[in-house]
Amino acid sequence: MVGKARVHELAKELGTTSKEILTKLSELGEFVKSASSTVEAPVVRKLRDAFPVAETAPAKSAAPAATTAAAAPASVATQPTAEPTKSAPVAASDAAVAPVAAAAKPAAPGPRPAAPKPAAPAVPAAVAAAAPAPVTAPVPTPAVPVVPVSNPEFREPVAPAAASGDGAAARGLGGVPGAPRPPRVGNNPFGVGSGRPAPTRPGGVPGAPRPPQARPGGAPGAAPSVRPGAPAGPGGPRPGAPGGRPGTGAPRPGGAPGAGGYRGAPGGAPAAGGYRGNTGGAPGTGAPSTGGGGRPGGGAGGARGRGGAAGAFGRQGGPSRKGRKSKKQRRQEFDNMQAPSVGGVTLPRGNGSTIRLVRGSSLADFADKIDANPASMVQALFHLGEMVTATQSVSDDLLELLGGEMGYEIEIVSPDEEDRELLDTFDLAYGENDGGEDDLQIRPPVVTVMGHVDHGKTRLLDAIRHTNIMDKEAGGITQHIGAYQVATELGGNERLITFIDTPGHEAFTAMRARGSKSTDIVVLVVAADDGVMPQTVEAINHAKAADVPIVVAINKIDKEGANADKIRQQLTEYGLVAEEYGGDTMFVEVSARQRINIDGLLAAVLLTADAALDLRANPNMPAQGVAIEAHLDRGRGSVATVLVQRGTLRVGDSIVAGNAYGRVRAMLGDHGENVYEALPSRPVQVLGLTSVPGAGDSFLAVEEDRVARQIAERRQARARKAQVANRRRITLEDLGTALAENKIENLTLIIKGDNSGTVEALEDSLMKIVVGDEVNLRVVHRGVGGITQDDINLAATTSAIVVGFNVKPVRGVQELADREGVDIRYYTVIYQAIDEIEAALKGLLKPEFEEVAMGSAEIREVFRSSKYGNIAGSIVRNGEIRRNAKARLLRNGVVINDDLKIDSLKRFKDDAVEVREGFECGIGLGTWNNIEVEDTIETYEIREKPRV
Ligand SMILES: Nc1nc2c(ncn2[C@@H]2O[C@H](COP(=O)(O)OP(=O)(O)OP(=O)(O)O)[C@@H](O)[C@H]2O)c(=O)[nH]1
Repeated sequence: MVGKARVHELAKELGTTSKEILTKLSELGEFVKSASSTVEAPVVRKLRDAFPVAETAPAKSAAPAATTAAAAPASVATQPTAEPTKSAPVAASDAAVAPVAAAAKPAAPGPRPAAPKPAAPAVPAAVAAAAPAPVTAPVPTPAVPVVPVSNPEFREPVAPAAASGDGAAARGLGGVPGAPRPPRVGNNPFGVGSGRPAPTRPGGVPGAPRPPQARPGGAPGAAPSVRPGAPAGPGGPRPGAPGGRPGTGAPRPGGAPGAGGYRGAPGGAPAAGGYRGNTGGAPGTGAPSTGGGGRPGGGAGGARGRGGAAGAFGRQGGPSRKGRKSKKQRRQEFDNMQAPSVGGVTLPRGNGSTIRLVRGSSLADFADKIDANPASMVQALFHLGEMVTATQSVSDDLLELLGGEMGYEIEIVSPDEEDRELLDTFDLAYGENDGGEDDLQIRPPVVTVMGHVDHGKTRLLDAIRHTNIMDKEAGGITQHIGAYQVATELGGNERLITFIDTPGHEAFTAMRARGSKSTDIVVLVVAADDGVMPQTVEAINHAKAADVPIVVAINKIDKEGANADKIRQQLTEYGLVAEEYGGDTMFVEVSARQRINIDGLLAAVLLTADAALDLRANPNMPAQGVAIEAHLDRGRGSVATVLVQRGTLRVGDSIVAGNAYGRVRAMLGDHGENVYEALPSRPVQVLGLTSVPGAGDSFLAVEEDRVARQIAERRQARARKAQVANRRRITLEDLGTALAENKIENLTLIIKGDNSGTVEALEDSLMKIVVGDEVNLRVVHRGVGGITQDDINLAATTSAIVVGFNVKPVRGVQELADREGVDIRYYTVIYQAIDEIEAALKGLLKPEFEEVAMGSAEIREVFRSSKYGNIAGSIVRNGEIRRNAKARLLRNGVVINDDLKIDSLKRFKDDAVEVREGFECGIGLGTWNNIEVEDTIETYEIREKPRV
């Protein structure tokens, strides 16, 4: 039996009642609750030692004796076997007959007593009784005794064992009236993992003549037979003590053979002379011992019934095989031990292997890759403080955190890579020229104009194009990105240059960074009368990061105070050394307003391009490029300005640009003219896309509409995932405290604008607003076009404010917004939007409070009243004392109580609302009576502090 002994079992074993056992335990200082409570092995031992019933043991020791007899019949004779004979019948009726029989067998003259006997496995009492009787005949009777009598249930467990066949088999071995079962692997007593051999073998009868199997030790060893064996076993609880001791030298030797140790363990082990079946173990051989332990043949002891065998086979003579685990189970257990565990959840082991996950992957995606259970990963992440569902997109950080815990190297696939992989599935590649060197043709340089605010970028582009677009700008700031191509002459050849106009305000930084990527040359505009400014430096950094050469346009040289040399000097600090100074950067002095030296600037651009760049592209391939700007036009639908970088874009081509796709319905040039073919470096407006692409999105022409649609759809799905994944979240740890302190206040926004660049810029600027940690700003949706019913519905469900930039609600939507209580804010200037939202955010902040002193009074006399408590006869020293005001009491400058209230205020006998400085009054502080003369009562007010 595996497990701990229960009190009632011990009671039975020791032939007493549970109550007595409990009493004894309590005397022994062991607290055991009830009869069904389990008792630890050491306590069992103590109990056995302490309990008088243990005395029955000697009777059982007959078993060992008998056992020994098997090997040394002579000794048998000397044993007091007769003594317990009377109990034989009783024992016979016990299911544990096996052992009994076994015990008997040895003595029996016949060599193979039990084996053939088909005694009923189920062991009905009668049968059992009958069985042993004949077999045992002479000697053995003794062993049986003791326990069974008072423990009828005790045998019960055996029945199943026997019935199970295991027992039967064993019984066969042991020589018990064996089980009729045909042998099978599982029943092979030597086999690994067949269950419950124990009860059976007990019989282990000593002399059991089963030569081959009758592993000597095995015989006596009834031990394993947990319960059944115990009683039946020759040993009984403390059986072989006498005989065994000498033999094994073990403290409770007999126990060993005793097989009988109630639980097999205690007694058995030592006797075994080797717990693990060192059967023959030296001590064991102490044959002389007449006790079971002394089993010469070595068995010394098979501490347990199978002890000997176990030893012989190098296997632990442990408990019943039922508990044995298969190799697979053990391997699994081992693996599990090695596996990382987070919060008790066992996860697969990564061993440093790399897992590629797309940004915004869910735990289910991750689990899928490593063949794990998503639920475990959810649980693990929960223990790491994050609550996410299996299918929810998870941020990069969390994926890496969890991966790290599991020993995986997580590689988040960047959007670029991901897109490359996506296109690859359609056998497409973006960014590569088809064909070889011969297919490449020179293309115009693409130039981006950058610079600090008001240094003249727009004016310069205007000068270059001879047009004036400034007047149309709301708020005077460039808000739209346009691209234009101009022609100029250099060395007698007409050359084209493409200009992209990027805005100068910081809010457009992100877009400017993208601008750099699609740009060959940057024209850095620096006002000669101003010098290098923060955004000048930023522009330099962007250009450098994109490895784009810079041409410096020193503008406004017409202005008084213009100092071009100062600019040259300043810029050397940033690595831009003018050619005149021995560097390789071309500086051109211009006046955008007066259109001075514009040609010089264009020439410098071409010269720089020729000197530093290889500007060639293959025009004979499907077009590829980048979307520079896009907006929704009421009449024309989606209008995207794209820059063709490779190939030729034609009307009728199927294109996909970011998440948008469609067929090119028409193309317009920078003068509004129709274009039918756009070669590399040509910017054109494209009509026909189903939706509005984002600024900076790449586009490519594909063979079929279907492909374009599929790519767009997959990008849309990916964008949605990434958006969800990167949504600002609060961690579990923060959540508890933040909620408890009511600190969480979200400002949720939906941004709609007239073009994607503006929407992006606005969102970027808003996300940069710092109002403190208490406020969380979240943009749940952004898009191009009028405010729709869907936007309002989303706003209503997320309690969002809708920001409309240069857009209005479509028909009927304002009414819906009013009905739903959704606030729509309209803006036409970006600053206004930022300022107002910043203010709104500040309004959302929790008010801060401060204490304002109201007045103080000194106690001059204390009037004691049984009805009102102590009244402080005071004089107001400064300010005023008001009834119901918050108050504190100070004694010698030390605050005695900070949480008082002016409960009653009297001026002479009249109630007063307030008493001013210099006047006397009677003050009652409610139930607070600890007041003394010369104490000070201060009153104060808590007021909301205005934010600055
Ligand atoms: N005197 C003089 N003024 C100029 C020159 N170039 C631009 N300006 C003036 O400088 C101011 C700003 O010019 P913009 O072209 O709007 O400057 P910007 O860099 O595009 O400004 P943002 O669009 O706000 O980034 C305007 O009033 C222009 O008239 C110039 O060469 N000489």
